[in-house]
Amino acid sequence: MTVTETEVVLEAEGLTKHFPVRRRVRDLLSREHKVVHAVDDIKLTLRRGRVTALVGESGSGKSTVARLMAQLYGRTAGDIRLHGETVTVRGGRKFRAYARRVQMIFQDPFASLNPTHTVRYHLTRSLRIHGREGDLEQNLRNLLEQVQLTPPERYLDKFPHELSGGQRQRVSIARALGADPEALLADEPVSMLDVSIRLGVLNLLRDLKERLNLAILYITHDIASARYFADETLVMYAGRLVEGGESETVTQNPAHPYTQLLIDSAPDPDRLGELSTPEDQAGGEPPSLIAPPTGCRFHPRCVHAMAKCSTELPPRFDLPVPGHWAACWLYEANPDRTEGAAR
Ligand SMILES: Nc1ncnc2c1ncn2[C@@H]1O[C@H](COP(=O)(O)OP(=O)(O)OP(=O)(O)O)[C@@H](O)[C@H]1O
Repeated sequence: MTVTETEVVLEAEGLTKHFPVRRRVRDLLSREHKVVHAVDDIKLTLRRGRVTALVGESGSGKSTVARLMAQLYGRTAGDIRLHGETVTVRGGRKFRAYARRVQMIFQDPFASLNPTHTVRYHLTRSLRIHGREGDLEQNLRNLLEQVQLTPPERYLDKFPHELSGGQRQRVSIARALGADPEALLADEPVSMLDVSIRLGVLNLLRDLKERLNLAILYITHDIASARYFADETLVMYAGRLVEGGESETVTQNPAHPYTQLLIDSAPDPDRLGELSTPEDQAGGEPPSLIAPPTGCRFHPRCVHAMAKCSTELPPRFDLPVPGHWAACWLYEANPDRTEGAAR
């Protein structure tokens, strides 16, 4: 199935988030208001039954994108559309209505579950908030079965500290499913888990995507896992998207020099259990987002940088494989360069 074939659930266009920098006393008289350019002009589309990976190193703005899409942060500019309708919510009833359809899963399942409450409490609360209590006992069982915590009775009255990291993340996923959402925003859902259980949780998410026809945003610093798990992959660098397309194409035939750097420094995808840490990845330093480089933000680290790269922001250039694009001046005149020529 190609990128364009299934129904669009959630999309962002021109999505931008600048965080104000707290001013020091000596700056108070200055007129300058510094900001962190965390996310700039992001365009992404989540479709039913598809996983879209957002890949980039630490600090590139991935979590901020997820929080914007979840409406946990207000945006500086841009549009977020749910089934084509612009949505802007800040708390209250509107937020609940949105959260019923778009749920987020966080990186640290220990921090996101309240240690003083049982699994039963967490899941009951989710079902109640979203008006899906119905036959409560049956629904609780169904949720645990959906995340393969069986038999459910063994888990319902456990506290978070009585569960393994993988089981806790499954409970977090079950809690998200309590809303019966259409989209899941998963922010590094396996990076805090033991390597031996990461694949199991990714396989569960894939299974849920297929059975419940969910649209999933999968945020990760690990491009090898994106190839394994995601249908589409978007690569983010210093707050901007630099490449996108079907995961197989982006990971097997990367066009942007930054994607190539990520892949060259990633572990072998066949050894998914050994996912690297963000610190292991990519040579050189990411730039300051308070004063990001002009032109292409990657140019100070890029071995192919040309004069124009430091002054002009590259637009998206379409590449030979349908749906594959790169925001890189190397492809301005010659999209066929993807055949390894930029390496
Ligand atoms: N609330 C905030 N106030 C100010 N700056 C912020 C805030 N949240 C994030 N930032 C900055 O925005 C940039 C992007 O951060 P973000 O957490 O989105 O990146 P990330 O790619 O998810 O990184 P990681 O993988 O380490 O979580 C960083 O420079 C970060 O310091």
